[in-house]
Amino acid sequence: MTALRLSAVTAGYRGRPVVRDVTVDVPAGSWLAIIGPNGAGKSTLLKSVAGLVSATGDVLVGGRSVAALGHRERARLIGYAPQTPSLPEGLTVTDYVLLGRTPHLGPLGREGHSDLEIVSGALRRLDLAGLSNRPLRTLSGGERQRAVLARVLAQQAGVLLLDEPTTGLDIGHAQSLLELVDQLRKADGTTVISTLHDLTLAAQYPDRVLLLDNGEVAAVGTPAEVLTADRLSRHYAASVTVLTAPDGSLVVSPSRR
Ligand SMILES: Nc1ncnc2c1ncn2[C@@H]1O[C@H](COP(=O)(O)OP(=O)(O)OP(=O)(O)O)[C@@H](O)[C@H]1O
Repeated sequence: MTALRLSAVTAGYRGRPVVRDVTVDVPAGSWLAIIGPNGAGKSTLLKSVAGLVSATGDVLVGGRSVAALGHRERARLIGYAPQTPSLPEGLTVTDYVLLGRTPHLGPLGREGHSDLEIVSGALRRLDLAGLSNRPLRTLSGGERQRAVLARVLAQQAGVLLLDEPTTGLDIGHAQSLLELVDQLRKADGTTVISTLHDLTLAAQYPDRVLLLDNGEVAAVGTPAEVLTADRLSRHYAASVTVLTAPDGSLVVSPSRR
């Protein structure tokens, strides 16, 4: 079980900060969703946790500073699925998902039986078993997105960073994916940070939501605390209503102006 702590994280590009002074704790086994309007800095914040953009402040994974971890060790602790990954198009789905095992392989870099089992488990869980021998370039957008998530699952890291994981997925595959992530955190104590544009999904799956606006934390708390019609209307310049479904879950619905 690995907890995350972000302490005064400021991150950006070429000396220009686009995320400023973010402090938040993500307990082991919990799920934090980062929401906010386009350009608010959600992906940049996720990349700073993955150690992929220069940042000041500190990101602690299991009490250790990410900045001090080597590449391989970091990859064993943190799995990161980018929003628009560049894929090695010629690889088959299986060979691509096997890349997720790289940080676990021995000095000869050869995968063993258990690595192949983990990969076929990840393919099954993402409904990709029937596509395992297909080259990535022949997949649809949603299938490619699922292949990226299968690679991250095969990595078996204690922390999952998922940038817009449901982009391009139909409603059924989006639900299956989010249920799967939820199972992982409940069964294995995986800690999850995801960005999400779909505010109804953000209301229903994560246990906490962080609203980022213009690079700064505008609110953080449970979905019910953060996702109020007033706050969303203000920060997204949108007109929304927050409804309660018959099962008690929240639904964020746009309303015509
Ligand atoms: N590589 C880069 N170099 C320079 N500026 C960048 C780079 N990547 C992102 N930015 C800028 O940083 C700001 C935050 O971008 P980021 O992608 O983190 O926002 P976001 O909240 O994830 O947006 P979206 O919802 O549109 O995906 C934007 O103004 C963007 O133009």
